[in-house]
Amino acid sequence: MGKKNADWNREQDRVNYVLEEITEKVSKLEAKVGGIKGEIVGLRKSFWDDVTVNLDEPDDVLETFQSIKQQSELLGERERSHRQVHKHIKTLERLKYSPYFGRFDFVEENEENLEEVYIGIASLLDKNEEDFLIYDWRAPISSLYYDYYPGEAKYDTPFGTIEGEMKLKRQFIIKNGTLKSMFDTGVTIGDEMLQEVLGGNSNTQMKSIVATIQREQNKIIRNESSRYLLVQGVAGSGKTSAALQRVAYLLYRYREQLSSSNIMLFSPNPLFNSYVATVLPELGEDNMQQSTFQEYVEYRLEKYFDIENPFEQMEYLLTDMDDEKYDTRLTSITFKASLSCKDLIDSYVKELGKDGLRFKNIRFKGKVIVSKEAIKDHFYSLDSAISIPNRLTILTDWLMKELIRIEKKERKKDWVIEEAELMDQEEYLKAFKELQRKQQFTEETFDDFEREQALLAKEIVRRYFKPLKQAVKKLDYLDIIGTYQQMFERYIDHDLTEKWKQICHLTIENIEKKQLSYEDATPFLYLQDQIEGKKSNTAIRHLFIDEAQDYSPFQLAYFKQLFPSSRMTILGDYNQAIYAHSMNAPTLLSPELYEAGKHEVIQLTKSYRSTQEIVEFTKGLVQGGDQIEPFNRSGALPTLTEVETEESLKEKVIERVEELEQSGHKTIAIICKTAKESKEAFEALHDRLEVRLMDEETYSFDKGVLILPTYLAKGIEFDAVIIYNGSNECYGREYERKLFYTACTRAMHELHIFSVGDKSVFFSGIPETKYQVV
Ligand SMILES: Nc1ncnc2c1ncn2[C@@H]1O[C@H](COP(=O)(O)OP(=O)(O)OP(=O)(O)O)[C@@H](O)[C@H]1O
Repeated sequence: MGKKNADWNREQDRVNYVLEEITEKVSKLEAKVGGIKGEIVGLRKSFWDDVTVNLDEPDDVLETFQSIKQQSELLGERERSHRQVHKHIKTLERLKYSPYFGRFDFVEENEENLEEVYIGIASLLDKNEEDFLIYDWRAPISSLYYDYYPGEAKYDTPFGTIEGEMKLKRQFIIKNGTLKSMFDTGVTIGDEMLQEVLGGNSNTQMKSIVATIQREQNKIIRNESSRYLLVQGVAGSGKTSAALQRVAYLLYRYREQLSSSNIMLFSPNPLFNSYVATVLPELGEDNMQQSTFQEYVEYRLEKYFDIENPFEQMEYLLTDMDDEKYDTRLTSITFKASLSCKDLIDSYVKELGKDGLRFKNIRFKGKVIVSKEAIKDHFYSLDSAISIPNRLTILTDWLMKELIRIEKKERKKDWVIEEAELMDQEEYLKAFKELQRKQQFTEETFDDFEREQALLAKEIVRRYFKPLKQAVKKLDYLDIIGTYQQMFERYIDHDLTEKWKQICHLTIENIEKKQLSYEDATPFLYLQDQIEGKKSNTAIRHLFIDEAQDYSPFQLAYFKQLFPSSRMTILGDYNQAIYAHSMNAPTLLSPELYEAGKHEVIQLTKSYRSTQEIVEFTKGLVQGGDQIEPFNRSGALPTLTEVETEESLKEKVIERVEELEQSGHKTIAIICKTAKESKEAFEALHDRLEVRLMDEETYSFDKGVLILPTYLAKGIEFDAVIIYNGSNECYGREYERKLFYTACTRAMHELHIFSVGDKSVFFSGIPETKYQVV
């Protein structure tokens, strides 16, 4: 805490002055908003007065159309500017609460003039629109604040590099317009502010880190040179934080070309989505698009399958070790994540160009009207030099013509006549209106009985054929499921990986049951897209993939196809790779998956989330842990409590939770290995503790005591973490090491591990001085 001296008073005076300026700006803008609002209301009211409506003659229709268009454009333009001014006011109001968080003084090389640069979440000009009272943290000059301590410093601008000397660097905490603390940063120190921020309670929503962005994080945020930016960062090093600040940065830097709809974030689960959803609005920006891979898979394949999600896959791998198909499943998962699987599909698709594509019969009223053989024959009669998707377009045209031909024949059939007779009044009128709409005849001619019957028949059959035609346009006549299954039938005698035969049998068995395992999702989508034509989303210009260690090389190849015009920021930690396919295999974080010269790797080794004691403990759990550097913030040693029975586990956990609550911790997570164990823990505890069980359907969380499996805790943090059962029975297999590490690294201030029976073998890498046995 800085001393209340002359400097302090001067800074508070400046804050007051800036606040006055803001207040004045706000009232000017409010007057403007009022004006625009009045105009909008007026425009809406008089919308139809100023529109000439005349539909008698084609020329009049055109004029009417033009005049409506003109009016609505005017309205739209006013509404847009209303929204903009409104947004501006909101930002100013945020500034009013806390106008800035940093200052530095800078003298440019060969210049006399010293500039005092104040940095906040948005820029503010003075009354005369000449000088910056506040610089946006994303402005080129602001990077000095994050990259340098007092001394020589330089920054890049679109017009070149500017060099100079930083004379002073100061940090502020301003709340509600009042200066709360102020720190001057020397050449080596500068962590007081960070100490203060990190020492606080965790939050159920992620916070922005603009005031304390670290130099290495700033590199990620402002990187503009690479197509693929890979970030390998240890647990709690600020990967997610940096990613979100980077979104805000890009929206500012490219504000003319880029909007929030051009940016997309893939995150590990819906809970995480809501956890990060407030960061950008807090910075005055709109949120990017957010999704999970699973949501995309469901959107595409829900109509075909009962789809397994990644958590169900993991639950199976962690709990069903005795299943006879377990090992087959494990190798299947590994294979289907690899680029070898992609190669297999590529060569299969080549073969399909010549033969083997499967089709479905087109049926009408239970009868086959175009057989799958006929469809297939037609498809393979087309020039094989034409790609499969293009041949399908030609095939679709042919099928549409066939359907029209059959539809015409159908009109004379008995069922149509019967149906026309049975039509009730209401339906009859509807059909009549529909015919009239199409201007096929005028009211007078409808009295002509025969003609009326013929037209009704036409309408009845048209209605029946409509869904058929729609299905054909959507390529529903392709048997994509059969074609996928056939790949495993056709290649069953090849020897593509360990247990290949069994993998083929297992896949065929599942597909026949209309079940899609999580590991089959990417291969299936990929095959479908090679056949039907590549789907691509060119609107997305920046794709962010968080927890990237969970994705496979095959998924990356798929993403590249899906987002062809997108740059990618890929963030993760190989020590938290908890999915089976990533065991001893490359993940999205492996640089060799990217074209040379197009990617850049940034490493983050400092952990900000947890206390030094927790980091010193957790680093012993993983390979290469000695690289992990704790941030200098002290707390209690992690504890280990070994108990004999479930009953005493329950008692000890309750005791600990109560203690934690008393010492003021707001979010306390009891982390279990699986959903199964979480349920058991909940059953054991809920009578005596107010606890909430979280599952994959949980989309947000509140403060309190939470029970959840590790894979849902990914990316999130809590004041205190209790590992419900860190025994060797639970965490004994190598495969479970990273799961254990991920769970322990969720803790900010306290970590307590319980164990029924012997503790996990993973403790063997941790010196006994790093934890306390209780
Ligand atoms: N520069 C910073 N200033 C303030 N807080 C920071 C900074 N960097 C990181 N933090 C804090 O550290 C915690 C961890 O950050 P974040 O969740 O972004 O890390 P991560 O690398 O994505 O973690 P993990 O891989 O373990 O999920 C958060 O509470 C975040 O606010």
